[in-house]
Amino acid sequence: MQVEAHLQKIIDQEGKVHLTLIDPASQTPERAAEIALAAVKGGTDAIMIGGSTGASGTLLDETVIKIKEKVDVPTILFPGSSAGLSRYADAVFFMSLLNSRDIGYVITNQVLGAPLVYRSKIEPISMAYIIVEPGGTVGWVGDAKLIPRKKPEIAAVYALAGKYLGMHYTYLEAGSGADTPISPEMIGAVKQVLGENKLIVGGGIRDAKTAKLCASAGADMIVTGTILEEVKDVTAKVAEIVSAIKR
Ligand SMILES: CC(C)=CCC/C(C)=C/CC/C(C)=C/CC/C(C)=C/COP(=O)(O)OP(=O)(O)O
Ligand SMILES: O=P(O)(O)OC[C@@H](O)CO
Ligand SMILES: [Mg+2]
Repeated sequence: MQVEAHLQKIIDQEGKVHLTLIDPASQTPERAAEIALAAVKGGTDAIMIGGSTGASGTLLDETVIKIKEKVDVPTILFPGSSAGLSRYADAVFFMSLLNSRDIGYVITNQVLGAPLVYRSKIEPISMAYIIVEPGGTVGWVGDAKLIPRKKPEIAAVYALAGKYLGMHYTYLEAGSGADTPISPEMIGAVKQVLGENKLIVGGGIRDAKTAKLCASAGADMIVTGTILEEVKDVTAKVAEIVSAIKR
């Protein structure tokens, strides 16, 4: 499956993409697959699999395998390190954390992970990963020099540098479970310099209204993770968000 082409087609036809993030460390592989199936029933377009801590090894492999047994949408790895790769997934966000102070997150993990991607059928999707305040666990783990929430122009120049380096996607991250998601002003400023390059926004998006604000401001793809671990009716929550962002 050509995942990047598939997502582009959805953007062409439906305007926006919804991504469901599942953290293998948060539940059993069986439960992860149930959440994925419920999210697909609600209209999610792909399942992202990853976490900043503990998403590796057999637990990661089993989670990917169980999800693939239940759903037909693409599975995309969202690795916290080279250990966040699994040969069973369809694709990987092959990302560099551009605003990290730690060279490990800028290039070393990618070097260590590249051979596995080369030997497997995992499709790498190049991505600039940029962490904004408050940043959460991933901001701390990734040793990010957090972009101030109220400085859209700084996010924009990082995004531009990523685009000039050849990265197809840009991910503006506020941190998992953030109490304040990325602002519409920052999303707009980043999308303006990106042009046709794709913008993913995530962190603290919990409802249709916020998702719509982010999508209208210029996000091409909206990620939801934490809220789907919390609600009883995953299908209803995803459907609410999906219907708010798609045309
Ligand atoms: C491309 C390869 C092989 C590696 C990339 C390595 C990089 C750049 C990592 C960036 C820093 C990092 C730790 C990212 C983790 C991404 C992630 C899965 C975040 C969110 O996961 P959640 O599980 O929602 O959040 P918590 O882990 O905070 O619960
Ligand atoms: O868990 P939430 O807050 O939805 O954030 C999703 C994602 O942006 C985290 O990497
Ligand atoms: Mg987590």
